[in-house]
Amino acid sequence: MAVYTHLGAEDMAALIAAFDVGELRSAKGIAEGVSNSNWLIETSGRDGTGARFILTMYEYRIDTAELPYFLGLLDHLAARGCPVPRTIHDREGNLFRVIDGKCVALIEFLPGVSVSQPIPAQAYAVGQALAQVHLAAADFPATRANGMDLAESRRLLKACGPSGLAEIDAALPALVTDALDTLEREWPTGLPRSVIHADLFPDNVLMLGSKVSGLIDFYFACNDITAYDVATTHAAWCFSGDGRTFDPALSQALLAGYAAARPLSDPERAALPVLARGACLRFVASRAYDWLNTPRGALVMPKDPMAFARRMAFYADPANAAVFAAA
Ligand SMILES: Nc1ncnc2c1ncn2[C@@H]1O[C@H](COP(=O)(O)OP(=O)(O)OP(=O)(O)O)[C@@H](O)[C@H]1O
Ligand SMILES: N[C@@H](CCO)C(=O)O
Repeated sequence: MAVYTHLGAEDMAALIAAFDVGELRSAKGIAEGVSNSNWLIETSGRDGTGARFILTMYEYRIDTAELPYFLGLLDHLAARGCPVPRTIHDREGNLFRVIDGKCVALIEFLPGVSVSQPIPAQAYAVGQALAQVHLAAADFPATRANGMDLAESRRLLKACGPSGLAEIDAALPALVTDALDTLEREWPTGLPRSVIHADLFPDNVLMLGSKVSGLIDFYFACNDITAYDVATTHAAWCFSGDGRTFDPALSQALLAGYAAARPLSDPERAALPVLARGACLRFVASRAYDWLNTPRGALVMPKDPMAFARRMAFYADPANAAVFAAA
């Protein structure tokens, strides 16, 4: 359940009145998501025929100094035809407002549902949409460093401590030590860089059938190796949830969809196994940290770090490098 802050009806109506979107008709808290408070807002619309929006209140996890990057990126991509929600600017032209010391933004509502068991046609469409974002962001003027890079994975895993990691799974301490050492040694340099989404899991993609209707949750977006985003998306889409089963049909479709819009170069393709291992380690690290630091009985269930430790082992196995050969 992710509505951390109560906003009374009068406060909500006053807030919505700061935007030129008609009068507030309803505001319903959205249960999905863990980082921010989100509401589905219905208004009369500017012409009285009704309109829907997502209102997001940024809670503890987001540095609000970075909001212009995240929200400006949505506007930039939407203007170039990417399926991302536009930010609704307030009557004074601001991208976000501050209420009770917290930043809030009103964002276009996009139709669609997040799939839990993707089919190849959907993976193909997601690959294509990801490439479209990489290309469309080429002239986005702002930059942001990746706050979840290898150094941050090392820091988070160190904070877990060997005993904390062993509490999750006896094999985990050795697995992450080996992965960190190898990845720091072998991390590629000189590959093309761009804006990347960095968290394009199925729950961050809205779909209508096999069409992508929305890419959402750009709050990890940053400038980094472009193929790293392909690797992250591959890890997020091509396995069963527990990471035990790899689906070659989803993999082929995702990579083919991506290549249809932005063909990978030979060096990018060759780097995918190590990039994918790095992507998995990033989610092992954040999940392990949350696993050990989420209070018992909290509203949000921590996600299983081992689901990504298994994927990491898959990518580390040279026998599986062929998965990317035809990318
Ligand atoms: N533009 C949009 N159009 C339609 N629905 C949206 C939109 N943005 C968000 N949602 C809905 O709100 C839910 C929560 O959004 P989101 O995933 O951005 O929340 P969050 O708390 O920031 O996420 P997370 O915890 O995954 O980082 C989504 O699962 C989706 O159902
Ligand atoms: N998508 C991430 C959460 C954001 O870091 C995960 O599934 O672990």
